Amino acid sequence: MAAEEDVVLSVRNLQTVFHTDRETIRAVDGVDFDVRKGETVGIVGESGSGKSVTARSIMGLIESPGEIMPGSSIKLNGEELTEFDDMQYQQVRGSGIGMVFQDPQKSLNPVYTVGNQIMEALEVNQGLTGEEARKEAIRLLERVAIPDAPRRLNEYPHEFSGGMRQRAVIAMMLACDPEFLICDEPTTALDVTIQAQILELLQDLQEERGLSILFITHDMGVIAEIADRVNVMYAGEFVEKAPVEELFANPRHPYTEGLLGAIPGEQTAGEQLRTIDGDVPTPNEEATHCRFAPRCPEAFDACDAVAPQHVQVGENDDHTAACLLYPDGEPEDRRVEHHRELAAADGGENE
Ligand SMILES: Nc1ncnc2c1ncn2[C@@H]1O[C@H](COP(=O)(O)OP(=O)(O)OP(=O)(O)O)[C@@H](O)[C@H]1O
Ligand code: NI
Repeated sequence: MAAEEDVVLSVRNLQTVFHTDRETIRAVDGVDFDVRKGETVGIVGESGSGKSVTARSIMGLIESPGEIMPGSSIKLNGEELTEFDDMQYQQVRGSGIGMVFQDPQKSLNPVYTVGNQIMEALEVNQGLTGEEARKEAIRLLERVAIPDAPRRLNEYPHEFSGGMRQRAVIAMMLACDPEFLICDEPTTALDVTIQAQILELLQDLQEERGLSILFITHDMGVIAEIADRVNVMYAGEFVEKAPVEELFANPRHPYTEGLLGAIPGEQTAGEQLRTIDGDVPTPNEEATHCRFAPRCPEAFDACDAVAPQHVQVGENDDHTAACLLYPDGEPEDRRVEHHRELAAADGGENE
């Protein structure tokens, strides 16, 4: 076990809902995880599972009709972010947490040159101006491997290719010198070669700067490349958590097995890419059952009646799954009872 002081981000019982006229969407429904200094923690799951809402919750970007529910905790270096006001949060986003999204256009302003935007960030965060800022901006563009940096500094975002734009966003992020980075599908829109280069760049920067990274993707192949530990997300909940090698060698939740079956390249030639039938449901009620049961090849009656809790499924307690098939080796009625008891204890705690 890592010492507690290694933990940079600690999320407990995070619940983020969206109130609509018809229902309350429980987009993130009680997730727990830590990110330690210098490590990359992944969140993986299909579209609509709640990954981006988790990221936006941490960054303080949930707006009405969205709400982070009381009882949720997000601590950055021990400070409770859910209690921060707008000003404090702006500071966190300016220098504490860096963000890289799927669409670099969202982070870049089309009417200013790339150089202007990086120099602005350098002025705000490091007090650099004039020639000093220009030199540092060039150094950062070179660091993210943008060729011909002095010239490209004077170009506008639309003059950059998709991959180069994402590199520019990373350079801008570096200008803010954060210790924590949230990447939400940063390479999804890029072709495979560029994707690999960006992942490598992020890993190099992580090593150089001791960055902690929360990495979000729907792609198990990307997770295998970049993550140290993985949380598998489904319909607002984490269904399996494990160190990355362990997850791939010994997946235990049927949903994880389904996702792994869907990795391109894992099939023998001619075999169709296997996917899980059906879609992620929109969670709009408290989980009193397994939300994956309707799509699960191994579901049995109790799965519709008992909310599965995380139980240890590997050699160590860092590998857990929320599934009524476990704990291993117990008869079905004992397993179901075990989850029922855990759910009752957990419910009592949250009241
Ligand atoms: N502003 C909003 N208002 C209402 N519902 C929302 C809002 N933002 C997100 N949701 C809902 O929250 C759920 C989770 O969405 P989220 O964007 O986190 O999924 P995701 O896992 O990031 O998916 P993707 O892989 O497509 O990015 C979805 O059901 C979505 O419709
Ligand atoms: Ni998303």
